[in-house]
Amino acid sequence: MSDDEFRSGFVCFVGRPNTGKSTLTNALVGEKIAITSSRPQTTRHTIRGIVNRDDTQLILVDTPGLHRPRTLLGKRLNDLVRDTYSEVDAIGLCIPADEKIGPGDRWIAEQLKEMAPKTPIVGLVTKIDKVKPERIAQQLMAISALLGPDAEVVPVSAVKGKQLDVVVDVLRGLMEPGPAFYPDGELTDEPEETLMAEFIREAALEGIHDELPHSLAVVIEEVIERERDDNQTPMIDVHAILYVERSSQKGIIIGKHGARLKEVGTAARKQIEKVLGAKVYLDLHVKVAKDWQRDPKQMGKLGF
Ligand SMILES: Nc1nc2c(ncn2[C@@H]2O[C@H](COP(=O)(O)OP(=O)(O)OP(=O)(O)O)[C@@H](O)[C@H]2O)c(=O)[nH]1
Repeated sequence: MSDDEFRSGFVCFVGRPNTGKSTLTNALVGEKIAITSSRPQTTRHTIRGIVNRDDTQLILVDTPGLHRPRTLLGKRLNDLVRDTYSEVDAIGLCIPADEKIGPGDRWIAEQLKEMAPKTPIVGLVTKIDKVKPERIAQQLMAISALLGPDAEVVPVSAVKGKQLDVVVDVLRGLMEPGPAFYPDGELTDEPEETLMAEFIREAALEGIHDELPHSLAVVIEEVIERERDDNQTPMIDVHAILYVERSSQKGIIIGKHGARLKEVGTAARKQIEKVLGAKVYLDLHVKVAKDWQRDPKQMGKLGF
């Protein structure tokens, strides 16, 4: 097997909330696809970004965080996570350089070994721009001890773009030789509606810290392209419903006289316009769907 042979395969990044998985995905792919946010556990759907290099194609599969299931939704998410881990060619375990390895990291490492014993794990020390070199060295050793002597460990800063090539090199080393799975230049195969829903969800949760993240689902009801002259920018109408569990939550999302919902709409619309390259008219409605997380029928309707 020669070293310049083309290789391709699937990778997913895992780690505690806020460890930099989405930011790393975005930096490697070079365009915003996964959703980043300052709040934990926002990535619900499997979102893929594709890294294309002359010798490599990596398909990044972003899974929702592992957590102990309490509701049906939690259980389905965990099943999805388990399937993903077994199917990918490598798992990147993200642990930030500026935080001590804790029980959460150890639990995830154990889960990975148990759920997908055959999938190789690469330790990724993220956010190295936040600490001094001595601290990076310490963290490299600690992660090496956690994962065992066979695992490679790479320090990286997604924000400063440091060591991104090394991350790709190391992951490439774990891929089988083979042609690209997706044609060059294609950055995501995530259906546009899922992306739109994620952008709306992200905007609606901005600055909210309570239990709401787990009680909000966004459904795209209708996408209609308006008739336009050839030389005009395309114009698309998007109608979406934000489902919450309680009317108090509805109030939070809508805000006083609808002010907050208006901001949410503006923020989400800008993101959607960027991705679609079109002008977007975004129509948002908030509805209460009682206990939707516990009702399989409702969950099916919401795409889980
Ligand atoms: N300084 C610095 N900050 C980073 C870096 N990578 C991520 N962050 C920050 O860390 C926070 C969390 O990053 P995310 O990429 O959203 O983390 P995540 O692991 O995807 O989080 P969840 O979706 O909640 O699981 C954000 O505020 C990022 O800006 C980095 O390389 N350097």
